[in-house]
Amino acid sequence: MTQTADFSAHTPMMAQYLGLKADFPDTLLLYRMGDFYEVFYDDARKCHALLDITITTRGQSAGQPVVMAGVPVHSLESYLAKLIKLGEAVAIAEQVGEVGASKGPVERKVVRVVTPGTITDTELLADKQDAVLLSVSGQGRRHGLAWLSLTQGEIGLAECSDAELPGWLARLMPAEILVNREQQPAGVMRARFPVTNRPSWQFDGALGQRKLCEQLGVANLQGFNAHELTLAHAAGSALLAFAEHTQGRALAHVRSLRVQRASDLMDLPPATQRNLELIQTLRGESSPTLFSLIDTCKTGMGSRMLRQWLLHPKRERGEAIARHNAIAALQAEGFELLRDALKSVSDVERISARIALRQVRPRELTGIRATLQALPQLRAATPAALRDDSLNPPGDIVELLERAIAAEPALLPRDGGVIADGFDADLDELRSIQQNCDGFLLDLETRERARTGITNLRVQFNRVHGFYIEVTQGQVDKVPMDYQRRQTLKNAERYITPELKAFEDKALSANERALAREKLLYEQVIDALLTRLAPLTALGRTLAGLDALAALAERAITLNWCRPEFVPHPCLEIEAGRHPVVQARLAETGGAEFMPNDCKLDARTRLLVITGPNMGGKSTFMRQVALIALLAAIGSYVPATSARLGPMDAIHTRIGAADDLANAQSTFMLEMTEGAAILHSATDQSLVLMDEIGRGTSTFDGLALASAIASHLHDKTRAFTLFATHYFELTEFPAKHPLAQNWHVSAVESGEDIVFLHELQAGPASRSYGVQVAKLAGMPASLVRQARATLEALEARQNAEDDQFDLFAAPPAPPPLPEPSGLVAALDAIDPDALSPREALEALYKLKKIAKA
Ligand SMILES: Nc1ncnc2c1ncn2[C@@H]1O[C@H](COP(=O)(O)OP(=O)(O)OP(=O)(O)O)[C@@H](O)[C@H]1O
Repeated sequence: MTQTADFSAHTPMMAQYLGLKADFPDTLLLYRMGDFYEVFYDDARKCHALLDITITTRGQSAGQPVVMAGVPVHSLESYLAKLIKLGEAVAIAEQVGEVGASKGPVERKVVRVVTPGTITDTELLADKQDAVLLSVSGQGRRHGLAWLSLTQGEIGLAECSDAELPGWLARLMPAEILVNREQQPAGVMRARFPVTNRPSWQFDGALGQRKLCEQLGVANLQGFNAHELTLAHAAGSALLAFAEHTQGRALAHVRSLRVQRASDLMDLPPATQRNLELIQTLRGESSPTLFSLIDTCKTGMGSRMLRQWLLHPKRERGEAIARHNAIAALQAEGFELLRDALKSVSDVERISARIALRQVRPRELTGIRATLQALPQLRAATPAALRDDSLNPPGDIVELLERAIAAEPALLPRDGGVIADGFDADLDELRSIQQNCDGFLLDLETRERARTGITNLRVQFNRVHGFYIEVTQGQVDKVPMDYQRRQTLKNAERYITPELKAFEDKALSANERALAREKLLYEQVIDALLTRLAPLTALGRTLAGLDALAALAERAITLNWCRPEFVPHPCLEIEAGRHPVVQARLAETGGAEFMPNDCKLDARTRLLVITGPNMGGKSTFMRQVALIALLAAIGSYVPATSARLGPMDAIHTRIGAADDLANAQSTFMLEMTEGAAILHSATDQSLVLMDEIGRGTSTFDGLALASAIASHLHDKTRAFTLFATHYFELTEFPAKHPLAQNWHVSAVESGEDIVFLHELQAGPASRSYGVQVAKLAGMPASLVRQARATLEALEARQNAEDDQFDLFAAPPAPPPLPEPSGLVAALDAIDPDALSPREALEALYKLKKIAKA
């Protein structure tokens, strides 16, 4: 809340600045002064450090030098981009009053606040990624989530437990998270996302419900199945308040709501997203990843939608099947023409949002216009099954844009030249005054020469003196009565006439009035477009969906993928599956061919123990199974010759061992924490990848833990499990566990070297070839020789000992309970409610006696 502070000791300008700044204590405030945005005091020091801009002092205010720095208006966007990237929030105060309209500084107002989660400027946004603003409310161990991408216009709501929170954060990848200043949820604070504190009162369930209803224009939230999510309403309250606060207006385009329940989605915990390299490689790069491979979309909208699909796979298969059908239709009818048409489509989704926020630029409108004009071709290129009404938006939108907006408008409405000629009679007249200026002056000159007989009379203009008629000194006696002297020069006199004065007034103000008129008309065009927001938003979504589907159709053909089949029983059967990213990389580098492999899991085979040499392809195989399951679930075709999949609720992975130093977790601790999380949450419908679990500790500890984990997954969880290990002892596992099988990746020895075949074969591996791989990696020859000798000695000792103990024996039974003592037996025999006081006393004596015995 604003506190009224006393700035009277300051200069009027600084008092105004400090008054504005008081409302934005944690935000950099850019204060418009003519052609610059200035920052003062601490903000100036901060900008100096962050942006490397010059810092100066200008005069004094309240007895102190005014420290300031500034950026030119025309380069605002690039500075904003830098600040937002650095996680700063920026408030922009514009001059809103008339210059000279009142005493003191021109009135200024904060018109916009830009934060990482609320940016809407196309220049500041990543093309292929939405900036998601997430609000988290918390009560104990449960959290309410509400999120929104301002350029997309749909609110998401969910509720989750503490344990589920990291999964949601990984799925949503918010650009900014709003939390209650007084109740910061630890799970959010641990994650590495920019956090903005908001006052506690804004996280109010009842207020949130009201605000959501108002926003969506509904009486209650029942229609969205969202009426009982009180915690999410509280998050929604803060979300909407913040979004409106930053935009300085209501969000006209936010008209839909989606409740997401973790139980509707296939669970992809953060470790899975990371290990499968869905969006980012393990090194944090954006390529090569599964997303970079499948995203051949022609528009940013399409890429954003595909990314959304990838991170939000549904358990229910209906949507995926519809997408498979769409891909089949696109392949049957051809998608090249459609993709060609999509190439020139502008970002209708973002532009619609910017219309709603009244931030839309003229060239964005021409972009939409061109898209609408090209829609008939695009529609014709779309398979009939995928055409819907949204591809037929009301014709008056394009008609208005054609009439109102110039063919090639200026960048900003304030530059003029945005509204088309012929759209508005007043504007046309103002423009014709400017354009006819030259003609009028020539005409006047001819007339005045004829009237005065002064043949060298000239009508001219300069910036300082305006319009004038110039007569040389020798001719001044011919000047008529109505000429008024304006200026005397050495050789000439300059005059003005009533007619020229009238023209001057008109011409000079025409420019200003034309600009004002254009601004007004532009606002009116936006008003008119606002009434057509729904069809524009729907068009954006349809185009994005078509683009994403066409990309999947193209990938399926180019990469030779097949349509997966869903079945209702437990099943994960893949024939000739490939790891799409590894395969693509091998193809790019001209390396060896990728070796396809099958995978067969069903109700009777739930766990595969996978052994084989390092570099043999175990991790690749496990990951490819998971990627195929995921691709099928998002509605894509898959890299295999056939794939049959039963229900699947999650993909869990425990792969690799990247130390999480930032969170002070050792390799082994991280391994166990992730392992424990999997054992707690996996079900018999989950896919679990366990890669070399237990290797982070001593051999015996590791082996003991690995075998216990495998037993748990096999006996209790019954998840489909791929269990890669270097512990040979674990190849005994299937002998005692009916749902498990041994498989290995093959390799052959050639002399002292090894050749990887990457082929998955039934049965356990015969050995691990670690020493050969070390040799391949370039270890010194003497070292390899020594290692080989040590290995032989160790193997000999192991064989000699040969005391096979049973790794998988059931854990020892807990010791039997001791026989109850006489005292306990006697106590047991007493029923206090059935005793008279006398009997009770007797019983007590008896007990004392037993105790003494
Ligand atoms: N099916 C395959 N066809 C062709 N090349 C493959 C195949 N699988 C794996 N490779 C190649 O082998 C390399 C090593 O594979 P991967 O990392 O899966 O081995 P690994 O058995 O898990 O090794 P480690 O036990 O050391 O983790 C891959 O980077 C890839 O280049």
